[in-house]
Amino acid sequence: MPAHASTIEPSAAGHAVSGYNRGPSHTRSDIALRGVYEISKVLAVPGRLEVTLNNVLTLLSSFLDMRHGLVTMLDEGGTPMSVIGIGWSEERAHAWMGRQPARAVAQITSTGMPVVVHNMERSALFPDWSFDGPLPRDARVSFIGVPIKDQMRVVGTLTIEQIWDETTTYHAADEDVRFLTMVANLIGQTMRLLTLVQRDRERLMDQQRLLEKGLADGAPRREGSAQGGPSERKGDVGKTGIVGTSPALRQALQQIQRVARSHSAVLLRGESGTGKELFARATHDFSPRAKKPFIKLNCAALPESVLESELFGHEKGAFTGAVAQREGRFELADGGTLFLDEIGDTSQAFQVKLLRVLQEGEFERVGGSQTIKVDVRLVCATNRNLEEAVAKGEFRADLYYRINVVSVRLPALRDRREDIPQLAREFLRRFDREHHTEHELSPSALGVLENCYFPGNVRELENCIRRTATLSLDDRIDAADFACRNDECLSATLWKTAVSDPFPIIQPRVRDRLFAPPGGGETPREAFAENVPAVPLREREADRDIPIDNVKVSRTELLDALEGSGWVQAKAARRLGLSARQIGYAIRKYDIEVRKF
Ligand SMILES: Nc1ncnc2c1ncn2[C@@H]1O[C@H](COP(=O)(O)OP(=O)(O)OP(=O)(O)O)[C@@H](O)[C@H]1O
Repeated sequence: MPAHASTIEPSAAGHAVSGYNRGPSHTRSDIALRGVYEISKVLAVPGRLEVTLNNVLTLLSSFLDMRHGLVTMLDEGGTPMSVIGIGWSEERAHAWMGRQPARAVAQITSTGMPVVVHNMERSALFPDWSFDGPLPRDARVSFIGVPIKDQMRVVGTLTIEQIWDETTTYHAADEDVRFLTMVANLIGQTMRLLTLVQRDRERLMDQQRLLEKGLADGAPRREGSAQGGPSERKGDVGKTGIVGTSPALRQALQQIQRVARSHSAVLLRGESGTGKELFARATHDFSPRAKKPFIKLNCAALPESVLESELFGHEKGAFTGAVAQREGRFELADGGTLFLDEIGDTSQAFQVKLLRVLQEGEFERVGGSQTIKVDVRLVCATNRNLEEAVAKGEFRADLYYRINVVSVRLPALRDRREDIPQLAREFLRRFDREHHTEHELSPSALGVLENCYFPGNVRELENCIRRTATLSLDDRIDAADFACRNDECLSATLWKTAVSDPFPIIQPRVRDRLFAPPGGGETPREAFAENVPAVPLREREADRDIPIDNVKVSRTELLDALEGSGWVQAKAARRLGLSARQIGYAIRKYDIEVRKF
């Protein structure tokens, strides 16, 4: 028996698509497309999961001819822990609770595949099933169930019952399976997002409690920052966690130490993986606010509505599912520093709201009327060309000036190659500490690293060291152990190419961004081209446009956006004007191996 169950009549949820025409002019695919669109909007509204799922089921019933609909959520062991259903009245809910499609749910969970039963009455999957109302002549009740997945793991099921009469075809049932699968995928993504936001918030709250406790005990300052790291003694660069002694890195660090003393907003700029978050923490730790909270929010990772309530908080009842009042990150950061990562990827509407807080130092929670004042030092980061975004009208000029009082540019790893051995040893040391191993890098291994281009910067170097250490058979890592030596390095495939035609798959603007030296002048193409194997022909041929809901995206554009977004799919999708579903579809179609860091 599930730990929690609720039912709701379709008409009671109030989310039905009014006036939607299911007449002959609409094909099933039209209906499914519209359904996915409407349901994705409901899922984007922040709220309690059960309420959101109720609304999704209700909407689903506007698009599908279904009698009942159920979402069954599973616990870690695959046992149903909560059920949300529609199509039953409250009075019948009790009887219905004992009639869960338990076998069908178990089959979907164990196989990860949809289940379609054309006549429930005759199926062994529903041994105790019987129809509970007047059934039209020659009609029977069919069942469709699809898995809800979080990546590969089945975390729930979405199941419906339909009347199957003489007008129903097997083809129509197949289309319904596809439609339900799309909806289940959206639900899975939303659950994952909600879990991540919740964990992130709990982590922040824990850290804040620790910080407050530390202050109350008079203990030396430690976890002001969100994830360990920086200094105990103010100004001690060695404890920032920032590794490297190159002039370019030292210059950036000195800038940070200088600006940290002021209250001015800081804009950290640099390619993905250059350490913007580390520098943001260092700015906080070097500042007089070091004993107050350091709160972080990645603006690109969240849908706009969630972003707003995460930043400003919300009042109880502000939207469906806002069951309690909640402080936003501006409030949590009061007296300290708020780090807004990927600020260049926010919408115009959001920029207006942010601007108001920065200008007036006050705001209201979502759904609230009380004005809240906070004292927060803002550090923002972006890897976008904000000037270009302002010129194009994508980023507000007034906000640009507000967040860009002091701008610190973080050097790409290729501009400070002398830091590579030190960084590599540090990442190897961290790996060994975690795994109780002892590795060393041979001179030939260091040679490979020093000659790599590292388009993904320090993050890619870290990833390369971890992967190589994980796979190495010996304690000593040699040149031959690296994936690039076995033609398995994704970066090599993406960025390196033949000497004769150095950049056939890289778009001009990507090339310019990657290869332009900081001060302008000639790009170091020749030096780069020496190391590089040819891009497989298959990939070049695959660079044709794939139409996705009237938007055409080429493989190169997709790779460009993914790489430029540090492989954060939500962010890349925004850049390309695609939805999360569309980018997922394009990635699968182009058979792109998604990089994880
Ligand atoms: N100088 C450095 N010393 C040690 N570790 C570093 C350094 N720079 C970056 N890193 C590590 O590289 C990884 C990526 O850094 P970080 O997340 O700060 O990059 P970022 O510039 O914020 O990337 P993005 O723009 O994609 O968010 C992290 O694991 C970070 O600890």
